[in-house]
Amino acid sequence: MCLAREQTDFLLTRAFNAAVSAGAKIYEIYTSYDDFGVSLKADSTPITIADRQAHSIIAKRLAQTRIPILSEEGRDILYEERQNWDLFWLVDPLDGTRQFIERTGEFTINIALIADNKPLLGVIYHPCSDTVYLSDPDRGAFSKVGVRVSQTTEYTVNEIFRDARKLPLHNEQGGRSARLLLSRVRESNVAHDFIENVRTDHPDLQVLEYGSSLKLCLLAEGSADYYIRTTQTMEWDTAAGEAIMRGAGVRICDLHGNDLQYNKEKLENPPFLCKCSR
Ligand SMILES: Nc1ncnc2c1ncn2[C@@H]1O[C@H](COP(=O)(O)O)[C@@H](OP(=O)(O)O)[C@H]1O
Ligand SMILES: [Mg+2]
Repeated sequence: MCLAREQTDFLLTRAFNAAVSAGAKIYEIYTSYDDFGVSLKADSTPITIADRQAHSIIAKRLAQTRIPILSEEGRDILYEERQNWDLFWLVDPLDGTRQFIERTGEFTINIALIADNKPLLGVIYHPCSDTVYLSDPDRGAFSKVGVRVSQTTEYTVNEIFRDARKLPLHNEQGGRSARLLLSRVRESNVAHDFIENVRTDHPDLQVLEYGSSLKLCLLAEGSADYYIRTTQTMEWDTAAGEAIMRGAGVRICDLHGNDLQYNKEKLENPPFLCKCSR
């Protein structure tokens, strides 16, 4: 599907403001509530009032685009209905819910536009650093710092790109050691064997653990070189990050080198690898 520049500008602006607005609600809850109302979902992952409220803010804002929405917190749409969608929003209203609960600050809001089952544009907001990562097919990937939480945010497309920094920020490793990222979830032997392989080429390899899609943003920035993930993730965990990494020249693929697929009947991702080849 080919969208005109005015259409992608309009949709990127909607996604940006929806992410910042949801981030403001999440941040308010993060900084002022003692009880996050934690419960467990059917897949045994936690959910809080912040996930629910962020979902409803994003769903309300994106409804104005009249494009269907598949969200982590609104996932019960039958495959028979969504399999024919050629354009839809794929949303993780609060990625890194465990990190949110543990108050590490490593949580993000993720919105991707999927066209023909591939991420076309993506927005990731990290409210604890006032940073938005974004990409669109015409301009590539950017980060924008200084985006303060605001529930009534209404950035225009010009305001979004004013002072935004093109990704990657660093084109070379610049003398630092190679960096490999992992989830804070305990990884498998497959991942640890991969790390040992990388270490043969990079004896000074640093292995760093982060929660949420921040890992994908660090790769897009050029601040890290590898990310391997063999424990479970879902399509909404990678969609916006994939769009942003692609805009910055970083590929994500399964362990056989194939692209990830979106809008599958089962929304789980296979184990995957991101490798920076700059
Ligand atoms: N047992 C499980 N079942 C389904 N998804 C899981 C899972 N354990 C982790 N995840 C996915 O991994 C994500 C967290 O990744 P990371 O470890 O990189 O922070 C979670 O995002 P949410 O926090 O949005 O639920 C969730 O989607
Ligand atoms: Mg998630």
